[in-house]
Amino acid sequence: MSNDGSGQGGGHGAGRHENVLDVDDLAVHFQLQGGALSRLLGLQARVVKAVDGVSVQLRRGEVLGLVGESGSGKTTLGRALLGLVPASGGRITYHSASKGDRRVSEMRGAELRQLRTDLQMVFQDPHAALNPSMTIEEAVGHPLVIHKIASGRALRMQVAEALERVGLSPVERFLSKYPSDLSGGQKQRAVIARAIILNPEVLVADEPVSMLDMSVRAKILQLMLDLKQEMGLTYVYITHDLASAKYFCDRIAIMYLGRIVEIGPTEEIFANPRHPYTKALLKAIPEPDPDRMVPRDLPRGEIPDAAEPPLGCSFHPRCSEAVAGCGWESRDLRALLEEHWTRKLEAYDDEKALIGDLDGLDRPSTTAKVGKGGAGEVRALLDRIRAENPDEPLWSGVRGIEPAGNGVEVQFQPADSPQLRRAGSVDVACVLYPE
Ligand SMILES: Nc1ncnc2c1ncn2[C@@H]1O[C@H](COP(=O)(O)OP(=O)(O)OP(=O)(O)O)[C@@H](O)[C@H]1O
Repeated sequence: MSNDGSGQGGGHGAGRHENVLDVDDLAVHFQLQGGALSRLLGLQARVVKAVDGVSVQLRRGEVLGLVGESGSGKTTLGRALLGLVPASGGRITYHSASKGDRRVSEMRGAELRQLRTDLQMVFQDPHAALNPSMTIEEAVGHPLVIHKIASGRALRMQVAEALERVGLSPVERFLSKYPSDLSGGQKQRAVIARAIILNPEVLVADEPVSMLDMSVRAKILQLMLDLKQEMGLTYVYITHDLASAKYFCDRIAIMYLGRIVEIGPTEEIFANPRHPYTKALLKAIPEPDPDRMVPRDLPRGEIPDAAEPPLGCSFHPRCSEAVAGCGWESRDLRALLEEHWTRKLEAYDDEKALIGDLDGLDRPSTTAKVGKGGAGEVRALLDRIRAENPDEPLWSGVRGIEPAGNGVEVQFQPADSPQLRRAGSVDVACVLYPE
């Protein structure tokens, strides 16, 4: 398979800006509508930071993978690149091969519709992407009709050419078919034909094979690579599946809770992952040979709430390599106490009476007040819990424990969210890789 990222080929000549898209400090935040009751109670509306402070370049001719667990912001970033969701902050610049530089993040209305001729998206579910009452000829030709680019004989010729390119041939057999007459793989080929018919520069493919049978997945990915070569396309490939990204991508950006935590050449990400999250994702790839199946080693805990991500590095509560400066905070102390009581159920009643209510720890803060049974006793209990597991990294992030009222105030070392920094041939956002 040729996947050198050179982007040589038909559609778009050489000699332009080396990047097709430049993303600079992009934020996409969604305001969650609280119900009438929350408004009545004056509760603050919650904001999900689906994409937060992302800077990335899409190089002409490459396949860039966006990889991460569900909720990491891959789809939102992909949609923002095409102007399908508005940016809350930052900039997206499209260096068009023929029309100069354009600011996607500031486009509205007709300008955005026009952008569709150059930047296209292929969605996960080909069944949902095709209108069941349109023939394949109508569906694939639709972009040419709505942009008033072709009609009549010219339209039919271009549809036939696109179907031919995606391997739906002999074309006459498919023109008058409806989506329900086609297999999943054929439907996704038709969706791809519709996406390339306007001769775009960029395709953003959001899990394009994850709903297809195993047997056709590699064929569709190979088709996309062939089209990229023939038409000089550039791809963004969104997936939670690192194994397919290894096969398909030139570079991979690993996303976690709205941020890129590591980005670099595919071989380097696989051969020498730096970020503990990347390492955990790689370990979680199922081994194709069942005899060599390795145990799944997903990071501890759940993915946190994107409306209130952990302080410091968002990954620190799940990280197996966490250290003092990762951003320990009140909610981590709550999790630690609860974990301690699940192991020491017999101590729960007495200790809980000493510690008191934990709800005050739910507001993210670098100070945490606990205890109602006297400062000395509470401090001694925390010391005992610490002694049970002295290597627990949370303790290394504690700057001090001071008496406060009938309990203590635990003070954590404050930390900023780590920025992407160069480490060898990749960029990684982790305190273990300082400048
Ligand atoms: N329209 C929206 N309104 C509110 N929240 C949203 C909206 N779209 C996405 N989100 C939230 O933004 C975060 C990122 O979602 P996104 O779909 O981009 O992630 P993803 O990595 O693509 O996940 P998946 O693989 O499940 O699609 C999630 O917490 C999600 O719930």
